[in-house]
Amino acid sequence: MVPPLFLDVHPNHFVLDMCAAPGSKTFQLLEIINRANEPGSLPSGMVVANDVDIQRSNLLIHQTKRMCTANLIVTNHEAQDFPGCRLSKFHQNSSDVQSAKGLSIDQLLFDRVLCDVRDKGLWLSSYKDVSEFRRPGILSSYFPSGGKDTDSSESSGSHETTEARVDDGNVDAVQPTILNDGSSSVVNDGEVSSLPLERCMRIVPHDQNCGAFFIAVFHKHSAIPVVQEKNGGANEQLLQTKEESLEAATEHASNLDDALEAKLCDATSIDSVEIEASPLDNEPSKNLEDEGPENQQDLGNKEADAEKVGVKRKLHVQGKWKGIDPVILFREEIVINSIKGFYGIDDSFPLDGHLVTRNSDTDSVKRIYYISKSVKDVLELNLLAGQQLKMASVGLKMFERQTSKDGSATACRYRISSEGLPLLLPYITKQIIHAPLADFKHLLQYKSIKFGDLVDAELAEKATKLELGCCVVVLKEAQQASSVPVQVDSSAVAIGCWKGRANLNVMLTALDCQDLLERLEKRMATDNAQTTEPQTSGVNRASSLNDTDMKEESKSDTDLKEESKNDTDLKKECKNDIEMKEEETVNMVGLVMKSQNEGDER
Ligand SMILES: C[S@@+](CC[C@H](N)C(=O)[O-])C[C@H]1O[C@@H](n2cnc3c(N)ncnc32)[C@H](O)[C@@H]1O
Repeated sequence: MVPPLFLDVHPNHFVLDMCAAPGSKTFQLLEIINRANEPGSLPSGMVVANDVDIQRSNLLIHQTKRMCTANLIVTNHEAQDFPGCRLSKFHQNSSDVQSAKGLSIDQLLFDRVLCDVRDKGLWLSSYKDVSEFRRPGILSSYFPSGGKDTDSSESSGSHETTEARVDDGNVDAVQPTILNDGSSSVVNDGEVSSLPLERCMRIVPHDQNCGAFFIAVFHKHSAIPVVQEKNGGANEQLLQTKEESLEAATEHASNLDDALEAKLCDATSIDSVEIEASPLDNEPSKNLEDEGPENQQDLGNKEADAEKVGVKRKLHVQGKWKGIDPVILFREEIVINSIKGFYGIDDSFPLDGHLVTRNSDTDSVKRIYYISKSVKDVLELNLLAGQQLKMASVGLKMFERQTSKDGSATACRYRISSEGLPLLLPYITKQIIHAPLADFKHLLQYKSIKFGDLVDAELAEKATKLELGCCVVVLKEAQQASSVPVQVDSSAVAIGCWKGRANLNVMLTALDCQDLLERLEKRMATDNAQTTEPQTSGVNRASSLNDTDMKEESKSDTDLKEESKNDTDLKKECKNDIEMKEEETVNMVGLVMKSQNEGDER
């Protein structure tokens, strides 16, 4: 958890977490970019969390769900091959394309990059360990320079340490040496570094009872020269050849701009975008490596290269990465309007252009995701650059299609997902009710309550008047008036419910209900402790109301428990409503608690 703290991430930054799974550092990065945010608003920055391992990425996706963020893209690339999405590779003049499409970026650049590598078994102590085959990609300047052995024995006040390597999680001693605190010399298999390695931070197991790692912060001062050192000539030639081949290939797609224009407007046809990621977007040296030594001898063979690009293009005509659904802009006006109307979503919350799905058949879209402006910019760029990014997950799941029989009876087929609720809550003006603590807790305890059993008469009346379907129940603080739209602060708590014919049903697992109940109790205990501090010389209104609520509640708790035990009707209705719990609806809870309130659990 230490490295992200050194990155100096700001909420407006585009951050790439290159080796991100299972996502603990991604979570930290997201917290940082969301930190200064008002409830209901989004930061202008974003995080791309990348990992080559798809299964580990799934863990990451699961972990980061709790963050309820619309500012995240999860990708599956080899980090050393991460696509640059450079429009200039496809178009003569990228700025023309950019302005024509209203894009704000013409390549994917990041303000911060976190790189938490562990290379499986490969250890290169010095440049001489680098095979001929790898040399175009690994430059001598990557290694400590010099040739003399260490001068560390001269230093006074030095302490002994061990140069360590980390091999797939195992730490092996490589070469003991003496480090002077102020020294810049580090022995590395016979080479001496003139780099200020003492500025790296080493975390060693015997100090911290943890794995071994070190942290180095690199500040990029200028563009990295594409062609370097003695391999430059070959690389340059390759680069030029590739550029020419690509241009030729791009010419074949003569109607590309029109096609792309159409794709941006017509989400359903994205699949047929016809340009493949250019290997040139990455280091040219990597291209050499990718294509094997035999191809390196064919540098002048434009036809072969053009053919290669052609093959890749053909793959992309299919419009998606193998096993990964395409990301489709969702612009079905009828559906969007029905959602807006049903929940009374305020116009100040931008939906248009911010909704995506992973299903090109708009008639059977199950989930609709919300993306921030920053993610939207990246998606549009990616689309124009030929879908170079292999995206496992994008944005925040906001709406889910209700497929139960009750679902077809509602005016809106889409319910608000638990992850989406925190963001949407301040903008919802319909299908929303405020429950005092007693009723809120009963909902969590019994999962389903008849309108007549609600303690608060005003709530019961309002619940009855709701439209059949998804609704939101907000915990009303003791002093709080029921206002719509909800005035959300960092302590607001809301859950997604289903308004049935006679009941209110919580769409939440038993475990989640229990968890939320415990949190509420903890919070109340803290609130009460604070409000009974000596300086208030008496019980203030909030705590006294809380106390009253609690007393009333424990009284009615007993009644309700009795009732609920014997109430077969209730059970029946519960059963009906449980049908709504298809595969992915189990977590239908909107839990609006800002990250600081969740700090404890984490
Ligand atoms: C040390 S773990 C990352 C831990 C993560 N940063 C966190 O804080 O939860 C290293 C990760 O790098 C990934 N990885 C290994 N080689 C990679 C490569 N070439 N490109 C991208 N990811 C890679 C592994 O799949 C693994 O998930």
